[in-house]
Amino acid sequence: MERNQDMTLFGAIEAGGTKFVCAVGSAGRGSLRTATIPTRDPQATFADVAAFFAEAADLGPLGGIGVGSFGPVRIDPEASDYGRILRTPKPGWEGFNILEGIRAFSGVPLALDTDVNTAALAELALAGPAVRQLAYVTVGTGIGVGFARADGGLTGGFAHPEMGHILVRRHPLHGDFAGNCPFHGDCLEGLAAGPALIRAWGLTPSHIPEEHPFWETEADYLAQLCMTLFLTCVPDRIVFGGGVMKQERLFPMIRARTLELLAGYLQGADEAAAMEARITAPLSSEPPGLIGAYQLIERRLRT
Ligand SMILES: Nc1ncnc2c1ncn2[C@@H]1O[C@H](COP(=O)(O)OP(=O)(O)OP(=O)(O)O)[C@@H](O)[C@H]1O
Ligand SMILES: [Zn+2]
Repeated sequence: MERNQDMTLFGAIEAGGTKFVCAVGSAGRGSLRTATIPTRDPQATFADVAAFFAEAADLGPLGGIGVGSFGPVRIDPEASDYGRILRTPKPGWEGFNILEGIRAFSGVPLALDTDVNTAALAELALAGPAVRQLAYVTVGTGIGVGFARADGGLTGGFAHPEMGHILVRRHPLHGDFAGNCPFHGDCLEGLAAGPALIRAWGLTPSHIPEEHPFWETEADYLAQLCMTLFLTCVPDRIVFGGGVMKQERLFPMIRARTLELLAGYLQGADEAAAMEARITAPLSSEPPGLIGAYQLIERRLRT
């Protein structure tokens, strides 16, 4: 008997540098069971991932597993090393193939993209028909930007975009802070990701005083990213997530600074009211990267 497609269960993994979130469910139903696994070396981490899916077998068989992974990672399904982690300072992970890690314990179909691309997929599905292209930005331990298009098209060629590492104009209040990126020093990630704010200011990220130069510098750097995004890819919406964006006060500041930087040049992104819908927090009630991982595998199996 054929299983009703709507009832099929899938696995989803949001593979992050700090934690792996594993889940069983579907894009439509959400997650029936989830587990958060601290990221250690690949062997220890995947032992726990395998144990989660073994225990979750009581929920029923899986139609496939979708993965939203930290990057840089090979996301081209045609590449011989699809799923391989590329240049990374994360100990033990460079060269490790995430999909092979899953194949070691499961024979179901797999699909993988970056965590920010799967997050963008999930947010696009919630955004409504006016949003044809969406960019998802995470500001956490690093900064990553993913894209999703309503026509299913992809952004990228030989690799996926790495916009977290763009060069930005330094804010004068940042003084001579050298930046934190192991590759580029004061690229955007080196100046504006979570570890940079700890290093530059000695702040506890969850307790930032109201009067502190962090707010102005952070909003400025993230607005520079928004300006570059609007001028290059023209996303209808930019969604910001990640640990640092728990500081909701940043949202109006980023919108206002983006308007200032664009200086009325780009029609459609030249009014405060329009900016409210163009730069937003995630709509998804589960981590968007996880919901997008279900969507990714479900979509791959349909085509
Ligand atoms: N409430 C907060 N306000 C500001 N910054 C925060 C807050 N909570 C966490 N952070 C910062 O966010 C960063 C962690 O981000 P996040 O939780 O998105 O994890 P991540 O490392 O991006 O996730 P992953 O597990 O996918 O690697 C840390 O640098 C932390 O200092
Ligand atoms: Zn960098």
